[in-house]
Amino acid sequence: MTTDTDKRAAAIAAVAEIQPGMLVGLGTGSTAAYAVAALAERVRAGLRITAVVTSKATETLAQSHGITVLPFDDVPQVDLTIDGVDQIDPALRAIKGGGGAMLREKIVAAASTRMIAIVDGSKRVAQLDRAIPVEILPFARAFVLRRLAELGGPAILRATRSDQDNLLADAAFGPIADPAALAAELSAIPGLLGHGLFLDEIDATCIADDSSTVWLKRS
Ligand SMILES: O=C[C@H](O)[C@H](O)[C@H](O)COP(=O)(O)O
Repeated sequence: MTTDTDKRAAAIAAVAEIQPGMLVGLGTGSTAAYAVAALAERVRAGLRITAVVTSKATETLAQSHGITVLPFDDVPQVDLTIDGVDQIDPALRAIKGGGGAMLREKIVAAASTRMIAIVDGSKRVAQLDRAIPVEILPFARAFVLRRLAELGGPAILRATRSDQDNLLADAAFGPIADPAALAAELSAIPGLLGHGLFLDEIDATCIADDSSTVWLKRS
């Protein structure tokens, strides 16, 4: 199977978990877009749900499919969120934010009773080692970049901004031996508004790899 076929297969399997009446969190990115399409198909077939979204791009996509999107600022709790990742390890710790949406994604994930990560086999790693996306308040740019470099993660600023009009950068720490310690260091930097380490949010992942779909659940 191609990567796209795998993304679609994982998305369809996760969307099958959605029950009537649920408030569903919709992630961002190419894999999440397959979930939006799969959900739209179920909605057209009569499934009644409401949704919240993690980005303007997903909002546009979901609404174009006729999915009812509620404003998240009115929503204290979400039943099930389905989202992609950039990397995931065997303990269901992930790096997200390749599309720059990790701040909203983490808020929606934290508000969710259950979060499913949908993954093609290429995202599965023994140890997280991708550059970590970070969102930076423009006012704090130079200071935050200095702190990241001091922590061992020199960061490259992206040309694009986040949905909140903040700066985005990717901090290259190399293989991450202690993700929890690094997440705590990142969260403690004033002006760093969000980072792509998702260590506790994901309850289960559906991994599609060359025609077979496997579920891993947090123990
Ligand atoms: O900011 C973007 C999100 O975290 C995406 O879910 C992540 O980058 C995976 O994207 P894709 O499914 O396009 O590989």
